[in-house]
Amino acid sequence: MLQALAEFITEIQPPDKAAMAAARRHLDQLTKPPGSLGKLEDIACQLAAITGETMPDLGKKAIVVMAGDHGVCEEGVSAYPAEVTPQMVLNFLHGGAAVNVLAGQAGADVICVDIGVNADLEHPRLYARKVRKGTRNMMREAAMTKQEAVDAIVTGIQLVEELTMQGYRLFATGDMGIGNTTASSAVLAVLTGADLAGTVGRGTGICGELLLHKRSVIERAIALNKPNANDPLDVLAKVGGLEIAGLTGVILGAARHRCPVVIDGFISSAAALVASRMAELSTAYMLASHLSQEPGHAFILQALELAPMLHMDMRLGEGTGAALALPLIDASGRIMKEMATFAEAGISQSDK
Ligand SMILES: Cc1cc2ncn([C@H]3O[C@H](COP(=O)(O)O)[C@@H](O)[C@H]3O)c2cc1C
Ligand SMILES: O=C(O)c1cccnc1
Repeated sequence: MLQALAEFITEIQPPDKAAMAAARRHLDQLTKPPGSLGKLEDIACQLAAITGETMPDLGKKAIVVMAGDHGVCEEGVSAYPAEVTPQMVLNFLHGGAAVNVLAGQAGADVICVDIGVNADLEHPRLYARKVRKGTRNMMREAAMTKQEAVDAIVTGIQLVEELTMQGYRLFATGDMGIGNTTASSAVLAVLTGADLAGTVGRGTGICGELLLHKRSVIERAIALNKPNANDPLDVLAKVGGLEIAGLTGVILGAARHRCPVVIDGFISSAAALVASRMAELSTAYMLASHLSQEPGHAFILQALELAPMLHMDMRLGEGTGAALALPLIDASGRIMKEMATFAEAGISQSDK
């Protein structure tokens, strides 16, 4: 499996600079001063670089929500009990969660994946891809073996492959896993060297003493497991999570298929950071949807050199921020395809 992962990674191509330049030339012929549509223009150029086409048809949109449980919940690091993870999975499948509503508005499908939920779940629309029932408690031992982490990553890569065969060409990430802000903070701290005092946040809403306790659990988990900061797989396995690993796979898989991948909030960005450390080229395929209120999120986006499209004071995950950004991506595509050029509209160009 490790060999298979290494091979998938070598298949990721650099972005297409010629297609990007062609998109910029086209934008500069449209009836507006050059650059006046700001980030909408940058998105159009990035989509061209990603797909290799000036005006790509992005096909169907998938918000892949990876769900997994966390052994570290035993330490009391979340405001909610672990059983909320399977309960929310059923909510996704019944269409009642925030991401279902926002995906519906954006014309995207929610692909709900059980990659590591600590319960037996069955539903006709569930993608049942369980690697194991939750991670181990990282404060006592490594959360996963390297093999389990690789299996979860490869599951994400293979799911993207399957979805591209069904016509999906635009991917967005989402997560569900009580305790996963603890794992994401640990991954962030090890990979960037950032100080936990500024990067551990309230997650579902803990505060005061409990927040200090959460920070100390992460500190102790890192001290015990000693993840190697230069080995992203080691970090993911020891202090990460199954859904984080699955999302790393979704991101690498999207890059491998030259598809854009819209990154949601803190947890998805931790997965993106791991993906970028495994395959630097994958960063070119990422679009950061929003800035989460979880304080560590800004650190990750800075490390990835990604600018978030939206500032909505959200801190939910599930893919909600990514879903909100999808209409902006559609808008940039429509600008490319539907606006008139100066020549077509008979409008005079700048004489300066
Ligand atoms: C009802 C509910 C729905 C959610 N949807 C996403 N999360 C988010 O909160 C969890 C992370 O926060 P922590 O690390 O503090 O547990 C994740 O499941 C994340 O997806 C939810 C949390 C709850 C309670
Ligand atoms: O930004 C996120 O992804 C997030 C933040 C807090 C809790 N759950 C998810």
